[in-house]
Amino acid sequence: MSTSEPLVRCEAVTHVYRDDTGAEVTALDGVDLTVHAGEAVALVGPSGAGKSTLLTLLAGLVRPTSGHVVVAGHDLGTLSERALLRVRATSLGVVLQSPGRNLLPYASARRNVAFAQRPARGSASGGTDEVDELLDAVGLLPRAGTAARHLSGGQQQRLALAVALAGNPPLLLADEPTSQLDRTTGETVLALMLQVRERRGTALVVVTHDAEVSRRLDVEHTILDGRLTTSARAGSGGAA
Ligand SMILES: Nc1ncnc2c1ncn2[C@@H]1O[C@H](COP(=O)(O)OP(=O)(O)OP(=O)(O)O)[C@@H](O)[C@H]1O
Repeated sequence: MSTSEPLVRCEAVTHVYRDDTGAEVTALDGVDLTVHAGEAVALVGPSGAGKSTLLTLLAGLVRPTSGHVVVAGHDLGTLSERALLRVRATSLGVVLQSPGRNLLPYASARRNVAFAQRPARGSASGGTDEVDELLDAVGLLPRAGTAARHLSGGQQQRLALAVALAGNPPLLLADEPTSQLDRTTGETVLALMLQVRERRGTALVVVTHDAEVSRRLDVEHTILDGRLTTSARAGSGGAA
């Protein structure tokens, strides 16, 4: 990837779901999106507009019906499953709406984070200090020894964020990362994401209904009926 190449480039991305009856739902319709390294982007819009679909496409969990989703120089729609897994392990941290999907339910919080360090580093184990730093940053150090399945929904959401950041990915994708949290804990999570962006240059793409979360990011993209419109934020350093 050249230095001028954006981290994320979506070109004319369309995604059509087909339900059990064969009926088609166009969730995304000709979406163009660019995210540069270190940029913090909010995706907002009404329920059912297509935000989560766009995030799952960026995460390589679903392939677009047509168009291109290019992340870190890889056109995700054309990669083999194996190559896709490699891109996901090295370039992406993902926090889904159901955080339990990203966690090992029987492993402790600490093991979940330690395990997530491995693929990106290519080594047997990452630093224990860094694991505990991440757990501390999301307020879970006192629960480090607790199995993920015994954590509350909000605690699992925070653990999923620590897991997503453990591999030091250049891009963090988060779907409603503060939705299950009270205002104070939500602020902790937002502060961690912004700190990681500041310190490591991690780009953020955050689906949110929370106006405060969106306000703190560089740029807000609104999705309506599967189409994306951009509102540049006055006074921010982010690109539109
Ligand atoms: N697996 C699926 N099969 C069929 N249709 C789907 C599927 N997932 C989503 N859809 C449809 O695609 C459209 C976009 O859904 P999506 O979940 O992306 O919206 P959203 O903006 O994230 O909504 P919310 O804010 O409620 O999470 C909706 O009409 C939804 O019903």
